[in-house]
Amino acid sequence: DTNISRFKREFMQVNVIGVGEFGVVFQCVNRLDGCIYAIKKSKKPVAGSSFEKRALNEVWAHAVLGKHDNVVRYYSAWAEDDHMLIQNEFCDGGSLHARIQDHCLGEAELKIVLMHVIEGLRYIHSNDLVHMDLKPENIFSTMNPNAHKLVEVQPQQTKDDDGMDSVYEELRHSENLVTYKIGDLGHVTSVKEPYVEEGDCRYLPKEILHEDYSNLFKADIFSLGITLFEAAGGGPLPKNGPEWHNLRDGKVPILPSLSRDFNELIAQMMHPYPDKRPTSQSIFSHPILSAVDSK
Ligand SMILES: Cn1cc(CCO)c2c3c(c(-c4ccccc4Cl)cc21)C(=O)NC3=O
Repeated sequence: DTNISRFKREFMQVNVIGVGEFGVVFQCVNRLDGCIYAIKKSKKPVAGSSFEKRALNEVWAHAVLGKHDNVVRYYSAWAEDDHMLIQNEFCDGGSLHARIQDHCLGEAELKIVLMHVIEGLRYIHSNDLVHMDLKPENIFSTMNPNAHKLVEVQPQQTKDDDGMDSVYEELRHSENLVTYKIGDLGHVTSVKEPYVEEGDCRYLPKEILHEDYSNLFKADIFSLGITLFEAAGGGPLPKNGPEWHNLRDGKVPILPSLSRDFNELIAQMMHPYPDKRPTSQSIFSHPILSAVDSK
């Protein structure tokens, strides 16, 4: 009986995990495969409106961005009784926003956030797409079930050319306790023909507010930088006014809880000039991440 909604037919609602002007997000169990999913149900956008474009953008982005460990996975989307629904991977660890509510993150945890999110961002950027709404609410976490397993390959003793013993890096395949994933692709757009629907002004660089879309990759880098700044205790972030401008004119307060190197990296990511900000690739190979302990 196709009159019964597909949502009710195929899923059992377990929980409401989010409510906003965008709609409602449910934690659901699929009756057929028994797996848990996050399903966002929102009012069907008016045909031809910017909301429809944004809703389609989200689904197109997910379709292009397939499967990546650090991007929330998409399964299906459909329309029914004047609503549209999108079925995504359920991340059971909550959002980064929820995680930093009662305490800010230490350097070790921030390095894992940076390592995972920059890996997901590198993947999005490698498809000539930009996220355009990176912020703690849109970074989700998943607790890994077999986090305790640690496969350790004994360091190889080898003689390199000057005869000195050199020990290869220990190849540790330890599972991280938590995996961070980029979610909410509602603002994703192509760098080729950008259609920028502005995200949250607390996380946007100045050039985007001035509608300068000449370097959108670097706008994502700014948003990630100010997200780390907030997660490390630099918040709450201003929405406007002198404080908003100071953070975008290079006046970024030092975060006492972080090393000098990490403070410098965040300041670089938040640099007033987009070209001075590092690329997702250069951050990925930044020394600060090479020493990160993956346990
Ligand atoms: C508010 N909220 C809370 C959660 C659980 C976090 O542990 C959540 C999720 C998603 C989304 C979501 C965001 C944007 C579009 C579609 C969805 Cl399902 C929203 C979520 C999503 O795609 N996957 C989620 O786990």
